[in-house]
Amino acid sequence: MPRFAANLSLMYTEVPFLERFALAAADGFEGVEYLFPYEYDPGVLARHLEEHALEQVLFNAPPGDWAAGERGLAALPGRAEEFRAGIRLALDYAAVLQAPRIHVMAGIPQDSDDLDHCRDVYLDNLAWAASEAAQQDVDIMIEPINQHDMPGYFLSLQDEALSVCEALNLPNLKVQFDTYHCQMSEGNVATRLQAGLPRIGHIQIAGVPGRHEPDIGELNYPFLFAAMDALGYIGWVGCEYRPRAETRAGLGWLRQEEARASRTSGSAA
Ligand SMILES: O=C(O)C(=O)[C@@H](O)CO
Ligand SMILES: [Mg+2]
Repeated sequence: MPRFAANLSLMYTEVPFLERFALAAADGFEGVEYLFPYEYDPGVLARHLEEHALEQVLFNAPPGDWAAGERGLAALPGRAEEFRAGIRLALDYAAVLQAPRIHVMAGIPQDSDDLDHCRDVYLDNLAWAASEAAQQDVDIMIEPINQHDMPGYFLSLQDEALSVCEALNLPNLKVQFDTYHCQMSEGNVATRLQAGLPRIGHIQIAGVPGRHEPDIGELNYPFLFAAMDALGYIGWVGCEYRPRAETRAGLGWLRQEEARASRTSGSAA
């Protein structure tokens, strides 16, 4: 069975952010991820992780001016200095939180931007970020995000993410494969997982449509979890979904997955 991490930006929103660590641990999660830690002192976050025996699995680098609609800087011309300052800050947090990976968002280029130039900027910035991150054993993640939810986002297809990783060929630059975005953009999720796996460093899940629990909907998660096992994926799976109601009440899918995994390991014994 994959190791599941609770995404504390989307789950447990029935309580304030710092209280979500305790609820996630009580529900059996051993890891957490969230979008942005920067409004909190990293020491406070580290204490919450320690108190609840949780691993910090992933968080995002600063995305630019989120409130103004920015969604990352990595592919945006003329923003390299701000990009680098953001990566340095994220790495400072990663050191305190002992986080092994950081998601670096590409951004939404302006209509006037030349997309070939944006790709060059993206490759330069990612190469710089990966080299800085390598010094503290951190992986840099890039994630294709669907155009319905984030119109104009620079990176939306799995093959594009793989081609960026292949072009740079750096051991700590990896793909964050979000099955929700993949299904929304292009489908063929299991095949794309298999094709991407050597370069996939993190997986995220949600039901489609609606981005709720991975239970009902277009994606057959019991099949996909078994496929992850069969493909030898040993990384984390982030639960990046918005619960339909109370978070705990929607965890039936996880209990079913635990039962599937224990049946499988029982039959293998
Ligand atoms: O939206 C997603 O999916 C993510 O993983 C975030 O990190 C970016 O918004
Ligand atoms: Mg995601």
